[in-house]
Amino acid sequence: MTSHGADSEVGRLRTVLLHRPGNELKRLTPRNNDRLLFDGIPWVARAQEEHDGFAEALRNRGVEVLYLTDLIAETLEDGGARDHAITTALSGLHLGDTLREYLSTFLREASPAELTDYLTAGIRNDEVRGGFGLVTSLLAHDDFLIDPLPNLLFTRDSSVWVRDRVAITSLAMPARARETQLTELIYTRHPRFRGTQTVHGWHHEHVEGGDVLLLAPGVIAVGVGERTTPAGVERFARQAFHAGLAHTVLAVPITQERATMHLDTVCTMVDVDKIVMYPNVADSLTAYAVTANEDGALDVAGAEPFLVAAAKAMGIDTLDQIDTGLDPVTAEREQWDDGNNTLAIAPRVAVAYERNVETNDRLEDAGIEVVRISGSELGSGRGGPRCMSCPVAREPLPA
Ligand SMILES: NC(=[NH2+])NCCC[C@H](N)C(=O)O
Repeated sequence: MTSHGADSEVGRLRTVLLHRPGNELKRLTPRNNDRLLFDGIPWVARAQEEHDGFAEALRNRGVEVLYLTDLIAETLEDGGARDHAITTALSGLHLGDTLREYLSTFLREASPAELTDYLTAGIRNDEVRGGFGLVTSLLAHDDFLIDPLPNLLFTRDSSVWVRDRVAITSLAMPARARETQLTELIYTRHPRFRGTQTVHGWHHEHVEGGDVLLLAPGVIAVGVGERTTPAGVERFARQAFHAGLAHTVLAVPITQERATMHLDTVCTMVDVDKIVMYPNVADSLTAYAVTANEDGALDVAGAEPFLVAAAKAMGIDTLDQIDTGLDPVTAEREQWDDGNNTLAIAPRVAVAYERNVETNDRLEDAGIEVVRISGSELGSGRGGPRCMSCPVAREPLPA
C-alpha cells in the first residue's frame, strides 16, 4: 500500500486529489445555477484549460495528481463496487418504482467510464430511453432524475486526510450530498487505498473539508457556520481524539453566509506559523478549544481570540497573521475571489489565483513564494486553489 496522509497544511505536498471539470458543468443553466451553488455559467472549455494549468503547476513542483473520475472509473471495474454505487445513488432519490427499476438495469449495463459519467453529470428526464410512466410524464423534460454534481471540482470538501486516516465528510447542501458517496466508494474500494481506515461518513452530522484546517500535527481547526454544524464538529472531535489524530480541536464560529461558507474562505496556512487571513474578520474570529479528558469526555474551554487559542494549542508563541493591510473594500473583493484560499505546497510556497493582485503582493512581501494560476472561469463556483484540492499525502514537517 502506498502511504497516504497529512498532518499539516504546509508539509511538502506529495499527492493531491483533483477533479478536472467535465460534463457536470455543462448542466448549469441560469435557472439552476443558484441551487447548484455556482454564481454564473462557466465557459467549460476555458475552465478545463485553467484547471489543466493548475494541475501542471502542481506537477511541475513534483506533486502527483490523482483525478477523481479516474479513481471512480477504476473502482467501478469491480462488480461489487458497481452494485454498491448504483444502489446507494438510487436509494437517495425519489424516482418511483418504474423509473428506479429501469435505471437500475440501465446503470448496471453501463461501462465503468459511462457509469462514472452518469454518477457525476447526472441524467436528465429527456435523456432516458425507457422507464416511461407517470413520473417521466409529469416531470419537465429538463428535470434531473439524477442530479449533476458540478461542485465535485471542490475536492477539498468531500474528504479530508488527517494523519493516516481519511474522513468521509457529510455535505450540508442538498446539491452536494451525493458527492461523498463517491469519495467513500473510492477510499473503501479502490485497490490503491486498500487497508485505509476511514472516519466520519456521509450519514453523520455535517462536516465539510473546507472547514477543516490542520494547523499543526495534533491541532485541527474546524469552522462552524453555513456548512459544518455544531454537532458535526463535536462528532468529528470525538473521533479525532479516539483515533489519536489530534490532541486539540478548535471550533471556530464563522458567519453563516455564502462569502464565508468555509473556514478556508477566510484563512489558510502558508507556513508552519503563518496564516493569511481576511482582514475584515481577523479581529472578531474566535475559537473554542476542545480536548479530551481522561474519561474520554470532551473538555470545552471558553471562547478566545482565534490566533491566541491556535498558538496555545500549537505550542508556539504566535501564529503570525500575514497582514495584507488592504483597505476593507479591496479586501472584500479579493476575499470573494478566494484571495485567502491558498494551497500551500511546501512551507512558504503557495498556489493562488493570479487575479488577487494585492493579496498576492502582500504574501510575497511576507516572504511567501506565490505560484499564480488563472481562474476566471473556475472561480465562478466560488472556490480557490485550496477548495479545488484534497491533499492525499504530505511530507511530515521536520521535527
Ligand atoms: N472549501 C471551499 N471553500 N469550497 C468551496 C465550495 C464552493 C461550492 N460552490 C459550494 O458552494 O459548496
